[in-house]
Amino acid sequence: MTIQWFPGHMAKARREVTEKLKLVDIVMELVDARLPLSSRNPMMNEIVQNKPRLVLLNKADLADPRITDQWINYFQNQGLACVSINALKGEGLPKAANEAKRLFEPKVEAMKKKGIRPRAARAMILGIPNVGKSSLINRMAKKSIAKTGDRPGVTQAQQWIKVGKDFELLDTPGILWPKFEDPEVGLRLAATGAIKEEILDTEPVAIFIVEVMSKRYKGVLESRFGLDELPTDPREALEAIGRKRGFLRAGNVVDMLATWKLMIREFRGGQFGRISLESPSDFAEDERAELDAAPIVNTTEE
Ligand SMILES: Nc1nc2c(ncn2[C@@H]2O[C@H](COP(=O)(O)OP(=O)(O)OP(=O)(O)O)[C@@H](O)[C@H]2O)c(=O)[nH]1
Repeated sequence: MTIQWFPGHMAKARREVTEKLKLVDIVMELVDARLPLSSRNPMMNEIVQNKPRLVLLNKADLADPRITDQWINYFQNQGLACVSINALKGEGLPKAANEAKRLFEPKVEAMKKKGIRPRAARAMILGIPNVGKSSLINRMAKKSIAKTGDRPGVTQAQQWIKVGKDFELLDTPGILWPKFEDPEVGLRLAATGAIKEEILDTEPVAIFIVEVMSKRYKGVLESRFGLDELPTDPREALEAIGRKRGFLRAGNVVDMLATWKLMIREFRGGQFGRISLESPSDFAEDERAELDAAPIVNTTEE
């Protein structure tokens, strides 16, 4: 699903998230492991505030494991709990549940002190479109013995998925917008399919993929497409790839549109291996700060 975000949508999304936040103890912030800062909502810190938060680097199966480890360190150094997961296969989920439990520990202690029997920790998933929120909820729901809302006599607007005996997950995620005003972020999101390339153009997305591959994953495109040497100019590289694949039109001209689409399709399909589009060292300190917590903008207008 690709949402075109306008100020009214953003204000509504923020309101809905703020309402859900009141119901939970823990926020599970879902980001894409291949681009953790670009796939983050720019106002996440401000919206979530002091609520205990667990950053989940999803789609870790598609990301470069070496760089994913760097991201885990990066978030942990910020004092945030962070686990890499694969929501489709459930990898990393026991660890994520343990971390969530750990974050809830102070509240359990407080309840005990007051003589109250500790209840299960309540969590919600929060993230931009397409990061895998539904996949994660479905995966957790499959594992759960019962949806708590299914109990006879239980009528409530929010449904909770019981995961284990001391963890409950809100069955609808919070959806927030990405940091789409930054063209570089837009390209990264488009490359992964988080925003449709019709919104951007196909050509810059394909060029961006070639640039990333040439910079960080040298040799992968050469061996994938059987090229002796990839031209350094990305446009020429794409032309060479199209020619090699036989995407030719009348007059021996390379069909560039078909080539751009091929590049995007193969990248998204994981044909180039496990690729990360950004690493902590790609960002200057101030840029990181901006992506982590952007200044407040007025989202109250409809
Ligand atoms: N390889 C891989 N694909 C995943 C993973 N998690 C989700 N996906 C895929 O990512 C795409 C988006 O997943 P969804 O669960 O629909 O994402 P969402 O965040 O709920 O998306 P919206 O409904 O748009 O907000 C789907 O094609 C999933 O199959 C993962 O861990 N690994």
